[in-house]
Amino acid sequence: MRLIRGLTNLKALSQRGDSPLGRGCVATIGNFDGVHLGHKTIIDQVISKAEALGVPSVVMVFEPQPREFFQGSEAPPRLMNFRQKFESLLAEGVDIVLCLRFNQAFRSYSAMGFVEDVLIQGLGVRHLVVGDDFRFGCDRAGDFNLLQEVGSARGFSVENTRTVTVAGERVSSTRVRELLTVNGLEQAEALLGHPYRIRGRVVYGRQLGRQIGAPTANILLHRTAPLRGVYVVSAALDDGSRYDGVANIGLRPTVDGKQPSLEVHLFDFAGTLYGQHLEVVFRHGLRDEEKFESVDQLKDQIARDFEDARAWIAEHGSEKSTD
Ligand SMILES: Cc1cc2nc3c(=O)[nH]c(=O)nc-3n(C[C@H](O)[C@H](O)[C@H](O)COP(=O)(O)O)c2cc1C
Ligand SMILES: Nc1ncnc2c1ncn2[C@@H]1O[C@H](COP(=O)(O)OP(=O)(O)O)[C@@H](O)[C@H]1O
Repeated sequence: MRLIRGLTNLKALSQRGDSPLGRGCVATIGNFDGVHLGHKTIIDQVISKAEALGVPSVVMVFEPQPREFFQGSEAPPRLMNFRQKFESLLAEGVDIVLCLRFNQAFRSYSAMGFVEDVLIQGLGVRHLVVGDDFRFGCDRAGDFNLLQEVGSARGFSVENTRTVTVAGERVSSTRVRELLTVNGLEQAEALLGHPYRIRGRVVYGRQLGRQIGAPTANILLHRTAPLRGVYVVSAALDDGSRYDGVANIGLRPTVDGKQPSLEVHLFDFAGTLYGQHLEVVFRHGLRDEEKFESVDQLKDQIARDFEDARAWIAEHGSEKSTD
């Protein structure tokens, strides 16, 4: 079992004799948007303690993320959707991801109710890793000290997360988002510990791309993305093969796009991609998205983008692996 979705399923699981959580677990709680270097350090803390205790490691996340619940469309753009987050957490070695729905009922949970129902009864937590500024429960009444007090009475320990800095800067999802917004792809990469990438499913577009000499796989974005513009990318298909390419991410003002979209043209590829999950790795920014007077002008610019991208790849090499 890699994913537990919702409190009901967690409770049902805890009643089962063969539950993977039968001997408890080591857990952490957070948004983990981006799975950056700070997150990776926390995950390593959780995994090493879990191995020492011989129990599974668990990362608890919320959907929507609490800020999205409170701020709706005003919330900052996400670095990744849930599926990509789940896959990234597993790739870091986490045993189980617990995803709880953050809704009206959940936000009203008292701090003690959350500890009792979720942490103790649901997860049987043996050790918990959270930041010392972690707040939870109705009106954010629960904090690190409360967890430690309850923990010592009820038999679990609580450990503070380590602060990770890169070049003197605290690594955070907010900082990564800011950097991506201002085209600081390389700095964002340093904080993430890997290149920025978006995974998503290829959907049907307006079939205009192939008419202008640039078929583009359209990847569904559920919310706005933290970056805009035209980029040199590499993209991995479901079968693991990887292609160089160019991507446009934004609103496509020339063709009156209203929905944010990510469109990728793969070099030296011919085939169908609809329905596949593409992982797009952003390697280098070429230019901002523009509104052109005509589709012909856009077409000419896209041809120049292709040349620029090929020239950049010739200089820097093809990306054969994402790590
Ligand atoms: C390399 C590249 C650069 C692009 N640049 C822009 C741009 O600056 N402005 C814009 O409105 N659309 C831009 N587009 C998006 C095109 O408008 C879009 O790909 C085209 O309308 C095809 O849409 P379809 O996939 O729905 O058929 C770009 C697309 C590519 C592949
Ligand atoms: N080199 C390529 N790069 C991207 N997609 C390609 C390529 N060759 C073929 N395709 C296919 O064509 C589709 C894109 O063509 P396009 O005319 O832009 O249609 P749509 O508007 O539906 O995206 C992709 O989803 C993919 O299935």
